[in-house]
Parts: sequence; structure tokens; C-alpha cells
Amino acid sequence: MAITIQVKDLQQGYGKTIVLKDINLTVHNGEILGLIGPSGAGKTTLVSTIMGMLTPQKGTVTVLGQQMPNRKLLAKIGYMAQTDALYSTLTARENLKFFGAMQGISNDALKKQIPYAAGIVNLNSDLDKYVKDYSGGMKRRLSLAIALVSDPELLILDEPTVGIDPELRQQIWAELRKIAKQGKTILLTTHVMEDAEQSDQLMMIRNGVAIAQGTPDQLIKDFQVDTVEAVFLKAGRQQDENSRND
Ligand SMILES: Nc1ncnc2c1ncn2[C@@H]1O[C@H](COP(=O)(O)OP(=O)(O)OP(=O)(O)O)[C@@H](O)[C@H]1O
Repeated sequence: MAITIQVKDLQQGYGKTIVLKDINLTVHNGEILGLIGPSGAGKTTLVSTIMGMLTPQKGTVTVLGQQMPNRKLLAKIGYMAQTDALYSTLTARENLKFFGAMQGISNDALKKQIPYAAGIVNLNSDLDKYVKDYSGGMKRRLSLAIALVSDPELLILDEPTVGIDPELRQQIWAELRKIAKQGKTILLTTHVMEDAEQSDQLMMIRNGVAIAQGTPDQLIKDFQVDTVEAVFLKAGRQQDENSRND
């Protein structure tokens, strides 16, 4: 299986502050990687580095065979940020057209891609409403549609299920699976254990360090617990014990 994301010995931070240490990660084509960890652990910092928005302090990040940062690759990456960056005085369709055009998608392609992307998040019947009249969950769904509109090779979703009800969450997961089956790679950050459980691979980050990595089933087995949440709690306790013994 080809590799989409390769992170080697990454150290990352802001100025003199180190946020991430010794991060190693390989994500293959068609895989869904869930990045979980408490607030401030460094998830967004890692995602920003993978996208090439930040240059590594140490180590390397390669995406689709190219070392990051690399502006040319941005067209192949669909990104949904943690906070919705939408134009509220435009309709959802106009937002999709605008962001699609920004990614270099032709008008003809957009005619096909907009209904496809809006269909995944159940927004086709609300496309001509103004975004200022959207609920928080609808805005989140529109942001996800914008990330999907270019049919990207790599989809990066920062907390995609915040404000989304359980039924739609299941629906979105079914679509993410379909997208992954087509050979697209998905990286998502989450605080939601149901999302973590559904990921193919997990990386748990705490205090800037990867404290557990593997498939949900393998982690549950290795940590001798019953749930992904319990893996996370146990790995966190082990990290605290190790730092006390240092
Ligand atoms: N632009 C920045 N300049 C300086 N420090 C930053 C910057 N962005 C993030 N940080 C710091 O880096 C650390 C990791 O932040 P990051 O946003 O990566 O965490 P996170 O795991 O994504 O958290 P959350 O789940 O709350 O989004 C935090 O201590 C944060 O204060």
C-alpha cells in the first residue's frame, strides 16, 4: 500500500517553545487516522505541520511523496479547520463556489462536485440559504463539504463532528468510509471516543508526545482494557508514572 503521510522524528513548536516531540507516523492510502488527545496536546500543531502551514523545527514530513511545506500539494489536500471560516452574507452554494474556485476547480467540475459534497453532509436542500441563517451544526457540515469539494487525495478534518448530532455523525462516517475505500486518506482530530473507535489507526497525543499508536483493536488488546477510552486513560497514567520516575 502506498504511503500518503510520513512523519519522521518530528519536533515542532512556536518560537522557543516545543509543543511536539519525537513524532513518527505513517498513514497509507485509503486509511483513516484518528488523532486524539486532550486540549492543548498538540493535535492542531501536528495537522498544521502535515499541511505545510508550519515548517518542522526538526525532522521531516512527507505528503504524497513530497517533502512539506510544499504549496503545490495544497490542491490535493482538503482541509476543514476547527473554527468555521465561512462567508455568512453568502449562501452555502456561493461559499462552495468561492472556495472551490480558490482551489482551482473549473466551473464545469464545480457543477458536479457541489451536489456531491453537499449530498455527503445532507445540505443539498439548504444550499441556497444564507450562511448567517445556518445553525452551528449546519455550518460545520458546510465546512466539511468545502473540504470535500475538490475531491482531495488527503482529507484533513480538525474536530469534524463537533456540533453534529449522532444520526448525522453515523451518516458522515459511512461517507468517510466510502471516500477511504476509493483510496483517499483521511486524518481527523477528535475528542469524541466514538470517532476514535471508528478510525483504522489511532495516534494518542498527550503533552506533545505520542503515548499510544495502532489500530483500536490492537491497542485495546495491548493495554488489556475494554475500550479505546480506557486505553487513553491507562496510557496517560503510564506517562505520568514514567515522568515521576525520571
Ligand atoms: N500560534 C501559536 N503560538 C504559540 N503557541 C501556540 C500557537 N498555537 C498553539 N500554541 C500552543 O501549542 C500547544 C498545542 O496547541 P494545539 O492547538 O496544537 O493543541 P490541540 O491538541 O489541537 O488542542 P485543542 O484540542 O484544544 O484544539 C498549546 O500549548 C498552545 O497554547
